[in-house]
Amino acid sequence: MTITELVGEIKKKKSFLCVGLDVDLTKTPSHLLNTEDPIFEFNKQIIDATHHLAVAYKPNTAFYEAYGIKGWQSLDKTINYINQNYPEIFTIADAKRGDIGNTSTMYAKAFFEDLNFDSVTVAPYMGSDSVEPFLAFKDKFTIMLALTSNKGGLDFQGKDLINNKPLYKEVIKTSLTWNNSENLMFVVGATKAEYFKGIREIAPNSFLLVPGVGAQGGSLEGVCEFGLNKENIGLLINSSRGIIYASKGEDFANAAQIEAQKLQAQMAKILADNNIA
Ligand SMILES: O=C(O)c1cc(=O)[nH]c(=O)n1[C@@H]1O[C@H](COP(=O)(O)O)[C@@H](O)[C@H]1O
Repeated sequence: MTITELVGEIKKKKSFLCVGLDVDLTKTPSHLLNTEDPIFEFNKQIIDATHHLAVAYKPNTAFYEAYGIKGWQSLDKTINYINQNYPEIFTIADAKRGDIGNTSTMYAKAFFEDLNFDSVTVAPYMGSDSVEPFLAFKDKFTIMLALTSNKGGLDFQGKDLINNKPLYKEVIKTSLTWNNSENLMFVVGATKAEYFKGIREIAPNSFLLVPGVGAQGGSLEGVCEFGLNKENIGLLINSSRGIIYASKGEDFANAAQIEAQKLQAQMAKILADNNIA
């Protein structure tokens, strides 16, 4: 997928919502547990109920890896289901990878070629040659952790280490000089809304994946105040538990749709208020 296609989809749906597919079998409705593949069955129903309200899906691979080979098969079936039925949707493998160059290339092949995701999350800690192998893939995106939503996100990322600037700013600024940096996006937590102004000063046009609304308490309006880019929107706002576990009963997919609809309606208003869509 290209950025132009992603922006077109956002404007068409008046939504920059990403639904996080973080399936936990201990929270899955009991009537699904007897099906052949409860994780896939759960995802399929969530996707069918929300695809018109969301522009992206983000399975976090931890929730699949935890179930071994069966979990990986559920992930494979989920991405294939999205790609076959809703190819207009942007897909994110939330795997937070990154290693020495030849290893990163194999990670990139796993997520971009074998599974055919549009993007993957990576950690910047090992530097340019650990991220550039991901960036080399055309029309695929590498979403690098910048300022994360968790409390400990400031332990290192917020420290003034280089030129009296916090580490996360240096990470963003430097990475934008790397080869194929047009394929970079950044993760910035919704719980850190007050930081978006400074981030937009150094990355005005980059897409930001913003997890942390819903269960972690981040504010959509707070993020959009400075995070929204008037030309390309530049935001994908993720909610996982707040949508997929809105109900743990047989009505789970309908309840997820209602929660997704609430966020989409807020997004449509924000876009209209900014004369964007
Ligand atoms: O990379 C991520 O997606 C991520 C980065 C971050 O800073 N904070 C964060 O919560 N996430 C992920 O976003 C999702 C948030 O889930 P909920 O809190 O249930 O909406 C989880 O899959 C997290 O692993």
